[in-house]
Amino acid sequence: MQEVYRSGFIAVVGRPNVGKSTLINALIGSHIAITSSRPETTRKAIRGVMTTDAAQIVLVDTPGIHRPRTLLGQRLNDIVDESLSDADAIAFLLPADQEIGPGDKRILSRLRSQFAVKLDDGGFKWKVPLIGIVTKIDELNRTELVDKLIAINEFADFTEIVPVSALQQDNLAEVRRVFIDAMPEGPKMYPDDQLTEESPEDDIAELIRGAFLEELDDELPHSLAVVVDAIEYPEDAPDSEDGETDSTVPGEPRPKAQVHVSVYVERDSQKPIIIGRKAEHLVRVKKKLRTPINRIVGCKANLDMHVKVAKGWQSDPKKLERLGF
Ligand SMILES: Nc1nc2c(ncn2[C@@H]2O[C@H](COP(=O)(O)OP(=O)(O)OP(=O)(O)O)[C@@H](O)[C@H]2O)c(=O)[nH]1
Repeated sequence: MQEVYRSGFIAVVGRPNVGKSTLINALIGSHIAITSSRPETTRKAIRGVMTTDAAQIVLVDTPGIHRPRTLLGQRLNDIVDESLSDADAIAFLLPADQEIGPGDKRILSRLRSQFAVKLDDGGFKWKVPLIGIVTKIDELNRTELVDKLIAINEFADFTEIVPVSALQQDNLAEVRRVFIDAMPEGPKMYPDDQLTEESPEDDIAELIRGAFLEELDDELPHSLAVVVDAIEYPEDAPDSEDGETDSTVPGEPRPKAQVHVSVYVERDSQKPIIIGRKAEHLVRVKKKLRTPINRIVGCKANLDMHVKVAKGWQSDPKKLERLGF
């Protein structure tokens, strides 16, 4: 009997900092989704595409589902709703190193209202498979892990529970297998080498935002928006033969692409925090991202960053729109 090909969408949900981006990166083997030690760095439903011989799965990474306090929070939640609505399965991530908390309960009740039917006996029947992924198992010893798995098994009626450590590449193959099994039969939707649906501008903006959040000691996650205003590619593409700025002219530096970026904060007082003493934050972020940005742009690139103030952008619909929300 011939094996069927499977394809579909999986919405990856979980409270902030549970390890969504790290898991998606580990599964796909690319660093498109940003990771940072700070919560709520994943702002868009970044889609990574995992392609194997047996299946193609579009992973929809969602911002931590949280109670909206601002218009921005509301928009983030709308993005979550959107990415959930076309899901063929849900991967609900729970951190092994923390207790099940109110955040997890809120996510569960939200998933139930959208994806489950209530049964007469008070239980729920899921319309799509609900896969429990226990993340960061490297933080626990064997006995602790067993207790954790029991607690998670009692927390919700998961179709399947898979423990994993994305950081130590432990049990990733099992996650892939369970994901593939949950997909309906279907054809490939993307070429094999496509890892993400984001544009280079979006990819770069996410990288820069993530790098700043890693860099800063202050709690600024929501006050920071990054927009790539333009990418100017050099006149002569990297392998072009002629032109004044020809990269083959001896002694002439190779022409670089220019990446123009605006980093928006909400208040004047936040500007120096972002920039740092003697522009140290800007310098470190640039240095850290040189290689990944060159790779996204396809040639050497110069990062031209300007820190700007957009007062109250999180609550201003027009500004939110301009900043890509
Ligand atoms: N020990 C351990 N830490 C992990 C693992 N996976 C992720 N982390 C760490 O957990 C933190 C958060 O990881 P992210 O992947 O950014 O989490 P996220 O859920 O995408 O976060 P948000 O975008 O804020 O929702 C980072 O410091 C990771 O290094 C793991 O398998 N083991």
